[in-house]
Amino acid sequence: MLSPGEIEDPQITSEQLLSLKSDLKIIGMLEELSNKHCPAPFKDIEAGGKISKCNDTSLKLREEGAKMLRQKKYQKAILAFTESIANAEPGSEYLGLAYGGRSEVLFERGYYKECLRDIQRAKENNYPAEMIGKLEDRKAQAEHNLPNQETQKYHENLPNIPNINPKIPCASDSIEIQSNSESGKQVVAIKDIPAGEIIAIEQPYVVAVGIGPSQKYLHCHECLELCYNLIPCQKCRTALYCSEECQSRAFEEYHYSECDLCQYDFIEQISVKTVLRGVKESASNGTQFDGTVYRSDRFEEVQEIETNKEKRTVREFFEAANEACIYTYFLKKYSDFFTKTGLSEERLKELLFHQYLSTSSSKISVEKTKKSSVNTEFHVMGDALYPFASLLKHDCYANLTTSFFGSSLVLRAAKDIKKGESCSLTYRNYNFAEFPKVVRTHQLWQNFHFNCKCDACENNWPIFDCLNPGNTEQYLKLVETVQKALESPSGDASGLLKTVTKKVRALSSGEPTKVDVNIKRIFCDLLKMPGNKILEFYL
Ligand SMILES: C[S@@+](CC[C@H](N)C(=O)[O-])C[C@H]1O[C@@H](n2cnc3c(N)ncnc32)[C@H](O)[C@@H]1O
Repeated sequence: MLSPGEIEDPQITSEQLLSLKSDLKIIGMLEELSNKHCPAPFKDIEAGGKISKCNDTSLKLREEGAKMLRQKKYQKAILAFTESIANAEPGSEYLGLAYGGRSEVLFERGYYKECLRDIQRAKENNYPAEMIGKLEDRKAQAEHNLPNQETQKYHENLPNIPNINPKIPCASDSIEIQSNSESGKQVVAIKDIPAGEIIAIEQPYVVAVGIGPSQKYLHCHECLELCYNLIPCQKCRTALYCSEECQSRAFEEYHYSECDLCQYDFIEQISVKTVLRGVKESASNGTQFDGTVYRSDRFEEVQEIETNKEKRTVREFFEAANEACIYTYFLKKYSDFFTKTGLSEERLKELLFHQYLSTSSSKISVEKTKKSSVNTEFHVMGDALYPFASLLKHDCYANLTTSFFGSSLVLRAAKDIKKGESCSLTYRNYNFAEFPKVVRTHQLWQNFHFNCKCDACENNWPIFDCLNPGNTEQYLKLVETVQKALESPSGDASGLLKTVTKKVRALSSGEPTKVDVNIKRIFCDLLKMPGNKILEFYL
């Protein structure tokens, strides 16, 4: 395990770096060191040149899409056609043809509304006149079938916060933000909160869709909604959106310069997006943080999130400095970011360095789930930065649970929370039942730089297999009830939730039994059910 000040590089220690007392000086020293060992560090990326949209690539992907469609591999076909759309040069018939191809897959799977939208886009984007007859036939059939389209809902409607906190608009009035010297800012219950109660519903400051094809070609890069007919950015082949509104919001907030980076094939990064949005916000003189209202849509709150600078290793400082320098270099050379914003290079480096360090320990994975019987499958669609949820402490047996509606985060009590208790999440799911204490301690220090003092750690709770069994008979009855309710098409979801909530509220504090852990897990999984669902496009 690495600790502060440990020598990793014979030439420098983190203590030496921290003694410089300014981020800019730390970045400067690391940059100097890096240049000595590796002059022109960005040469390779530059040598690759700008990776623009390319009709040849679009054509290959369209052919792949058509092949997948013939083989009835519909999900793969959608991914290939969407990538073909992203690569097609605007104004060329390749774009129209790629939309036309995707409209066929959508038609085959009964997505008539989306199919009709793609047919319209194909026509608006130079779809060859000699082939238009086929498209018109599909349009007529899709219009005919449209009233019978079955819609699978990706998630239910967002619930409401019971009593909005006047000082924290995304949270309920059952909590407040407090600060202490040991763990910094935290969220504390100021009332007793019953299991299941919503404590916050938060929109992210920014999101970054995952890099896998089924993440980036099926989800909006601005709001993470599932979308089978994404539209591309006009300039780069990376960003894709579910609607013109998301496209223009993204461009307004961060893509105005992120786009130039995407053209050098940099992946979309939360820390970079955050800084680009923050710079724009500051330039437009957004509302100032006056210490009374904590807002999730303001850069000042984002900048206050812990960076753990004094505990960082040389390697982490080096990574942050490298990110800051590389993005500053590319934005200076290949974009009009500095003329657009009036920011100095030094200030941008400072902002990127700071944001890289804080994002590494505060980003949250956005999930979708599928519940079948008592098990739940999880897929991650991307990461997001939530300024309020970022304040929550870690606990290896946390009292809050998350669910996602698109990229909106809903935080609920996972068990009864007493007035005065700290509200917590289990960071990266390092929970006591699955990971032995030695593993958790190591991972939490390495990733988040603190020593956990939660009940499970302080009292050495054993992992699941070694816990007391608890009332197994009662538990088996509950499992049967859950299974029946989930398997029946007319299952009473709210009745089931009420039953399980009662069980969770009856759990006692202290070391849980196997049954207790399982009841809490089933409860949290049920709370996720109205949120993002894993839908099988090809079924
Ligand atoms: C996502 S931030 C939480 C908000 C942070 N306390 C702040 O002031 O911005 C994560 C950081 O909070 C601190 N932290 C979180 N859980 C903790 C715990 N159980 N004990 C001590 N420190 C904790 C660690 O410094 C960790 O890297």
